[in-house]
Amino acid sequence: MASSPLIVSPVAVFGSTRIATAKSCFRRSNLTFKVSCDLSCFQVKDVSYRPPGTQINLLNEVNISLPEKSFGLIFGRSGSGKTTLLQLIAGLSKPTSGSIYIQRYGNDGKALQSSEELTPEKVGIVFQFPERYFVADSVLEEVIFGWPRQRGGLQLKELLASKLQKAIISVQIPDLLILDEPLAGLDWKARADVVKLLKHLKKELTLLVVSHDLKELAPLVDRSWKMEIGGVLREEPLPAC
Ligand SMILES: Nc1ncnc2c1ncn2[C@@H]1O[C@H](COP(=O)(O)OP(=O)(O)OP(=O)(O)O)[C@@H](O)[C@H]1O
Repeated sequence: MASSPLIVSPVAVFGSTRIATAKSCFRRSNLTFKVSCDLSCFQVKDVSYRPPGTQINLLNEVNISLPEKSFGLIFGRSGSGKTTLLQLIAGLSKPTSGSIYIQRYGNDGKALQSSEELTPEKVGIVFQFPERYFVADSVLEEVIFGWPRQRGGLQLKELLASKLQKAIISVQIPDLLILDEPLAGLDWKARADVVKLLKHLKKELTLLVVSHDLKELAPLVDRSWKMEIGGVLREEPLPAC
C-alpha cells in the first residue's frame, strides 16, 4: 500500500513527538536554544515543480530550513504556489527536482553526512477546507464512524475498542505538521481557539503554516517566507500589520 501523510482534523490534533533540533538552523533564526541530544532540521532544498504535461514551473528552486519545534509561516499572493509547496512536503506530489529531507547535525553543529528522508508518515496535513475530508469533529469520532450501529454485547465493544487503540497507535503522531490557511473562514472565537491550539502544539511539533492571517499568527512565528508569483520563495520578516 502506498504511504500517505497523516491527514489531520484541525480540532483533533493531539499527542507528542520529536524532530531533533539543528544547531545551524537555529543560528540562522532568532531563536535561542540548548543543545542536548540529537540535532536535526527539516529542509527543503532547491525544490522545483512542474505538473506533468505542463510547460511552466509552479515552484522554482524553493529552499526552507526549519528547526525542531519552531513555527514557520509562508505568506504571499493568491495563486503564487503556497498550497502546491505544502502538497510536495506532504508527499502528495513529487518535486520535479530538488529534495525534501531531515538533516541531522552533530553536537559540534556540523551537518552529518547522511540525511533522513521525510517520509509521508512523518508529516501531518490540515487542508484548507477540512470539512471536505472529514465527517466528524474529532479523531475519535472520525475513527469510530464506521462502527456497527446495532447494539453489541460487552465482548464486541471490547474487541472494537482494542482495534481502535491499535489503529490510533499505528498512525502515531507526525514530526512535522503543515496547515493550509488554518484560520480562514472561522469566527473570532474559533480563530482564537486555533491560535491557542497552535501555540500548544508548537511545544511538541514542528509547524509549517500557510496563511494570510499574519497579525494573529505573528506572536508564534519563528521564521517566515514570502512566496512570490511564479513560485519563488524568499525568507522575509512579516510585514507590519
Ligand atoms: N496541476 C496543476 N496544473 C497547472 N497549474 C496548476 C496545477 N495546480 C495548481 N496550478 C496553478 O498553480 C498556481 C499556484 O496554485 P496554489 O494553489 O499552489 O497557489 P496558492 O498560493 O496556494 O493560492 P491560494 O492562496 O489562493 O490558496 C495557481 O495559478 C494554480 O492555478
